[in-house]
Amino acid sequence: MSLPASDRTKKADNRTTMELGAVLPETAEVKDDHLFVGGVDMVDLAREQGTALYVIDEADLRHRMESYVSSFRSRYENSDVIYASKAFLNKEVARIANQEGLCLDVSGGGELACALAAGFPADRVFVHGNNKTPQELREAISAGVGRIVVDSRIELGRVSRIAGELGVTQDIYLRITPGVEADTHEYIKTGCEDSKFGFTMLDDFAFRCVEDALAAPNVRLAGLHCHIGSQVFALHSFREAADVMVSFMARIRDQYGCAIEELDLGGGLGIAYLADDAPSSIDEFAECTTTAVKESCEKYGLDLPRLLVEPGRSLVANAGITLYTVGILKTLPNIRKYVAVDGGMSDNIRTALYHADYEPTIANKAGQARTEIVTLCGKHCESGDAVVIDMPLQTPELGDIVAVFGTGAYCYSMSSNYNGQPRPAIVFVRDGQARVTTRRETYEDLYARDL
Ligand SMILES: Cc1ncc(COP(=O)(O)O)c(C=O)c1O
Ligand SMILES: N[C@@H](CCCC[NH3+])C(=O)O
Repeated sequence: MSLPASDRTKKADNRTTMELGAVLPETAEVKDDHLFVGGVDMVDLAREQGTALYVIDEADLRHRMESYVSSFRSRYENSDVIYASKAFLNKEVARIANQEGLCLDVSGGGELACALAAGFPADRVFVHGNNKTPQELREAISAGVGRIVVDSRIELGRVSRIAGELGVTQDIYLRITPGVEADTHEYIKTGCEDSKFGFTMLDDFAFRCVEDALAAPNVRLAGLHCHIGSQVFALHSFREAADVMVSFMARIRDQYGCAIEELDLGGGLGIAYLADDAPSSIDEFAECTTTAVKESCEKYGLDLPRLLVEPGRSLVANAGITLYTVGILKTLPNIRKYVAVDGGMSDNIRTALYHADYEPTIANKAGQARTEIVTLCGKHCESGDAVVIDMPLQTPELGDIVAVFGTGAYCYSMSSNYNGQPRPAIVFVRDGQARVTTRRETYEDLYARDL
């Protein structure tokens, strides 16, 4: 695979780093032409820690967490925010989510183990996945997780059996496919009918499975869940999903005489990857979803359920940046200029997977306008290995430190050791201090499991 042909219509812009707006972490500033985040000089940090390096602006992350909780609670008292740890998980972020009063969504045994090792209370953990293994279910139920989000009829049977063997009653949700089309990349739509996730509403399948869940021993049907997709800009899709779910709850009440007490509307709020992106704010998302749930409950005569949302990207993506060092420059006349950095698809697979776009800057020239269009390619042996395709940058030179914004979500969590690349360290910065929260992998780590 090679990259899409260079977009010759793209123009370098006169924007300096600080004019990139919402893609920047909250504490970004430029002093003496250097990029600072959390009061720390990114050029010094790159020299001390080496590159590639993931950096998280802790104040930014904490503010988004606080803002999610307060935006929901101020409008809807009985609500909770669940951090979708698939976006980015290490022990430190689990500790911070706990301190900020969030619940945690884990997608399997590995994320659960990390959360528990960080001291995250099991009863505030929600377990997701379309094929949790019996072993993972056993681990989760034994740990005392708050809710298991059951994704299929087969899994309902498994949870019921394992909970029985362990002598407990497990609270569950059923994940429903609401049939709502979200306006996002094909690969990250999950609410439409043709999806591997959840119980389809087609042929009343989901409705009939509710009866099974109510009758199943050792489980309590605590609520319903849906998740329409990720990086969604159009809020009306969330409103539609909320209405579908509340009307489904009303049907359950009418048919089975039982009140579904909790409604989890998933995550999916989009973020700015480009300076010109204009996603909805956390506050607008909260206003839209809480109003939709209240109006639908009123329409169908239902008491307000406990309301949950499960954001990942919109909590952490813009708090994170990745630092790289420029190692090679190649100009192909009339084709493109390649700037090769010391990472690539191993630390950010999103560009290869979704042709994702990012805004880069040179951290040691951050006050200057970005006057060239370049492609930041990685160091891996794939032609499609790029971090940024055809984007404005200051004139690059060997040894420059490039910062790519908006990489806090789905980069570290989807990273690999392709070509024997050790994973970068993760550094949290705050108030002028940098602390390594995950150390860089070593070569020994790469073969430590080999026998
Ligand atoms: C079940 C579930 N919940 C929450 C999320 C988090 O989504 P996002 O990071 O878009 O907020 C995802 C990922 O799309 C998901 O699959
Ligand atoms: N990994 C995807 C999103 C999938 C979200 C998880 N269901 C991304 O990077 O955008």
